[in-house]
Amino acid sequence: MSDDSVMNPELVINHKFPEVTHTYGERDVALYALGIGACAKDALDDKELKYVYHEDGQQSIKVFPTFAALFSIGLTSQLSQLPGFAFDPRLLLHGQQYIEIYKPLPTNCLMQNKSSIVGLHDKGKAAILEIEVVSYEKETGEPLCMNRTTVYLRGAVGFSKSSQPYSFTKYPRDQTSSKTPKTQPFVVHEECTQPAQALLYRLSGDYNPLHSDPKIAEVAGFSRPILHGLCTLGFAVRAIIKTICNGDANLVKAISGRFLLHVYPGETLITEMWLQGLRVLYQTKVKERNRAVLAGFVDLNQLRSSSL
Ligand SMILES: CCC/C=C/C(=O)SCCNC(=O)CCNC(=O)[C@H](O)C(C)(C)COP(=O)([O-])OP(=O)([O-])OC[C@H]1O[C@@H](n2cnc3c(N)ncnc32)[C@H](O)[C@@H]1OP(=O)([O-])[O-]
Repeated sequence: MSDDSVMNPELVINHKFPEVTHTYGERDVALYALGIGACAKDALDDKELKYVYHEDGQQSIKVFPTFAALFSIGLTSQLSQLPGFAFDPRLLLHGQQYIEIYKPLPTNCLMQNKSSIVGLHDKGKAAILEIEVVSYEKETGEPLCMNRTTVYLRGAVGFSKSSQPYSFTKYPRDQTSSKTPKTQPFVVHEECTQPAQALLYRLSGDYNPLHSDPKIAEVAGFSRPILHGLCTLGFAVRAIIKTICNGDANLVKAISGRFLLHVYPGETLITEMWLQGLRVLYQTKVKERNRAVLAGFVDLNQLRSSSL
């Protein structure tokens, strides 16, 4: 008999998720783009209007690459049903996100998602769980993108059976790591989030009350609801596409981000960027608190000479 209040790592890492189908359309795509601040400062912005409106009609609205991260959200909200996995969902934080884009995402799609556990680590004061979701176009079977989501579970502790902390990984560790340079950034982009940013962003599918309910936010240790990590990531990648990619989102091949600190909706985000070959290293800071909140990289297929 299993005890639901105790973590059973072997049960967790051997769990097989059923394949699920997921569908989205142009309304989801446009709502998401507004949620990550597209056109918030300028409704005529020619580098961003294409993500919310297109003169050729709804079917031609372009999909922002970080929209891909939404395909992993449904799974994280079901973690409380994962066998052998004991944690307090109110203390869950998004730790990292890694996304690979295999082809530009279509405006409408019926897709098949295959998910698996690719990491579980005992960090003493927290557990870290990593889930990979590969998304395929259902009709053609072609792969569209891959998401690897790292969740940081405060208080889920003590499941190592030996003196070595439990650590299971199924992918190359150096794939997502990056170091923020100490040199002057190549470009800096500043943008305000709106006080209602999380209330708008949640409509894209992450309804965790941590982002909307003051009482739940307090239980989780915050003075008020915090912004979704993926919303902050969307702001950072938008800054990179706008400045370094000259608005061309199709240049983006892979995205990696580690959430270092929470963001309160309404705070100002400053994204610093460094170019290393085809890799853009970036760090996002909250201006009001002068603290780094997100760091990572974006890999590009090529560089546009007009943006350099
Ligand atoms: C998912 C869907 C739900 C969405 C929810 C949200 O959006 S929530 C809103 C968005 N999310 C947020 O707002 C979260 C913002 N981030 C935070 O508040 C903090 O970074 C923290 C509480 C996650 C960890 O802080 P801390 O002081 O407790 O940590 P520490 O420095 O003492 O390191 C302990 C160990 O953990 C490792 N490790 C550390 N950080 C990360 C990470 N991010 N990622 C992965 N791993 C991480 C670190 O390497 C170390 O291991 P090592 O090296 O010893 O083997």
